[in-house]
Amino acid sequence: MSTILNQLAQYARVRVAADMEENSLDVLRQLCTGGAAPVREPFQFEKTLRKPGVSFICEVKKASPSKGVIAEQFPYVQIAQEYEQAGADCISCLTEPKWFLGSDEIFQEIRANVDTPMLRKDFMVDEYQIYQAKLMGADAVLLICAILNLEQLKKYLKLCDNLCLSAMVEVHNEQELQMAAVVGARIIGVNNRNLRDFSVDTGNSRHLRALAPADALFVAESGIQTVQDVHQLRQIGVDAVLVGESLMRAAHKSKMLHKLRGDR
Ligand SMILES: O=C(O)c1ccccc1NCC(=O)[C@H](O)[C@H](O)COP(=O)(O)O
Repeated sequence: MSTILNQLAQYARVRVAADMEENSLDVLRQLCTGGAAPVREPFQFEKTLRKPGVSFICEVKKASPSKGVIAEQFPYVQIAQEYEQAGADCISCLTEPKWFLGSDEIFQEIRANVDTPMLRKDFMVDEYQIYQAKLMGADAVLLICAILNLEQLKKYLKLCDNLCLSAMVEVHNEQELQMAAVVGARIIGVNNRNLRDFSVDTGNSRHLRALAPADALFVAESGIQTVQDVHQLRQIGVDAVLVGESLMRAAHKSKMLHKLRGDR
């Protein structure tokens, strides 16, 4: 596992421990079963990605480990609303606070202002975070193979199913793709970013597309900057692309989204 993922996972454990001091896992479970979570259509994220054509998951993020601060100005609700109005299929929102400068509050404020299916993008290392995501009104969570073992991955996928949350299982290489296939992941995200040196290569999606289970949804993540990138990914049959930086840096996000989609 890369050093940065180690650090992100380690800090996520610290965050979970601190959050547990306020609310135990049992409390969160009870809140979920007691109907405290915002009402959302079950598995809406997955259903949305199943529609024909390439879907766009548009990301709201202020910063990242590889790029530092990406958006000095960060009117996150306005950004999410602009994505929604421009026809984003889903929204990804970082909640990791230290490197991405995200937060649960940012996620919840956005949730209260858009209806588009939302992915809680964080470094999930404990089931506690999945209950948190449900209570925040998430439609989906990210499960990163590189920071989970097979038993955890299976357990978290089952929990997501019980909570009617979609799970996007992120892989970087053939070995992790195999892990995702073994657990029967219904959404597989291939990250094009090499987390050792932060280089991005959409060739990683192209390579792994052919090896992925045909019935799983296939999402290409990271480094998507041009309509040509999207076109190439469309040609190899990806179901969705997850786009962060190129939208976050665009002054006119709706124009950029239309451009990436190749709209006239
Ligand atoms: O982006 C990073 O620097 C990074 C480092 C370590 C773990 C994850 C990281 N990024 C998370 C993502 O997966 C991206 O935010 C997402 O795929 C969008 O990528 P991009 O369009 O290149 O901003």
